[in-house]
Amino acid sequence: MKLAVIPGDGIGVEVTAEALKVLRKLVADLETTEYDLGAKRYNATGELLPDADLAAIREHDAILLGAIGDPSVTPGVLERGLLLNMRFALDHHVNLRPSRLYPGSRSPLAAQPEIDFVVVREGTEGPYTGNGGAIRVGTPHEIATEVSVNTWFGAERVVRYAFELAQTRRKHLTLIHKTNVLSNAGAIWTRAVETVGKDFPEVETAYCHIDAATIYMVDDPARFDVIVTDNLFGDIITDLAGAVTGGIGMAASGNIDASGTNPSMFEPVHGSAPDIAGKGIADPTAAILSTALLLRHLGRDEEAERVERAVEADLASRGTDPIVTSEIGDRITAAL
Ligand SMILES: NC(=O)C1=CN([C@@H]2O[C@H](COP(=O)(O)OP(=O)(O)OC[C@H]3O[C@@H](n4cnc5c(N)ncnc54)[C@H](O)[C@@H]3O)[C@@H](O)[C@H]2O)C=CC1
Ligand SMILES: CC(C)CC(=O)C(=O)O
Ligand SMILES: [Mg+2]
Repeated sequence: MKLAVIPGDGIGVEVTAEALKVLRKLVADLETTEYDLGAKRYNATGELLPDADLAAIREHDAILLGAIGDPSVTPGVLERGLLLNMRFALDHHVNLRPSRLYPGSRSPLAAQPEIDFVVVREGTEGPYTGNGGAIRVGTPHEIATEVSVNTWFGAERVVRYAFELAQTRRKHLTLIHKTNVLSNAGAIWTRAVETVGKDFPEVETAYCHIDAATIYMVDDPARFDVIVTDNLFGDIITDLAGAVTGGIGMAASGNIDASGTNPSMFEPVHGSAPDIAGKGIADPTAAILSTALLLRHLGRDEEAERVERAVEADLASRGTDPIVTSEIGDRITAAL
């Protein structure tokens, strides 16, 4: 298994080290190549994602990423110039973000009967494409735009992926959008669900606006099985999903090129957390669960299940002890 590793910034470095402990124990044929991308390299050389690095990264079976972003760099420079550019260049159109409330998790909703849903977030469009600009900057007449790009091609393919996923689960798909206001984009997403849904008659569909979805995710999360949504709404709702299932340090994700042309990239949902970076207290569970997604993506289901079982066992016995990043990684690795 040829794995490109991008620890990145802040706690990305700390949690990736723990995820690698797990993979090194599980995968006998693991070959890792680390890429120095992120704030340190940018501040030293001005480089974000050089063509040579991207070309080398393409040659791997998958990518393991920590997090990108640092207070020493203007907001957006690393996030757009490195992270989003990589997602776009590798056509990571499916951003897969499962949420499950494991027994023992520290969730404000721990009394809920079951929380187990997957957000299928579109990964290459929406307002994240960089389609916008600013004029008259610094004047009282400044105008800025961030245009949300929504294509039939882009919506149809993630909606189809979401239906296929729902077909293998509880056969329920919820579209989350804001069609009452964003009616042009909303029309594409609604029609994509109606059209693709004809090929999946067993899958029941539902719709909710993004604002109401934040209510249901807290007071009735069991209603969700598979959620499909655009890039921005999916970004926001999956931080909330992490919070209700035990904390953002539990939320794993896969940036997937469902065509299989490019390597997919697996990373925790969270960012570089400058507020706790360097303290050794970041929860590495999300990064470790991201390796389970990676393994399953590469057809290594048995190893993926071993990771999930080891995490489950650790959570069941974690109690309320303070989190120590390396101790959690060591315990999960030992439990594999
Ligand atoms: N995929 C990525 O690489 C992402 C990068 N970012 C970037 O990360 C930087 C910080 O962004 P924030 O908005 O602060 O989001 P963040 O996700 O880094 O942190 C939000 C809050 O969650 C906590 N947190 C995050 N991960 C945790 C973990 N594993 N264990 C325990 N607590 C955890 C942090 O301490 C903080 O209080 C920014 O530069 C941002 O652009 C943000 C989100 C995703
Ligand atoms: C920093 C953003 C580009 C990414 C993000 O917040 C996410 O993918 O969840
Ligand atoms: Mg996010």
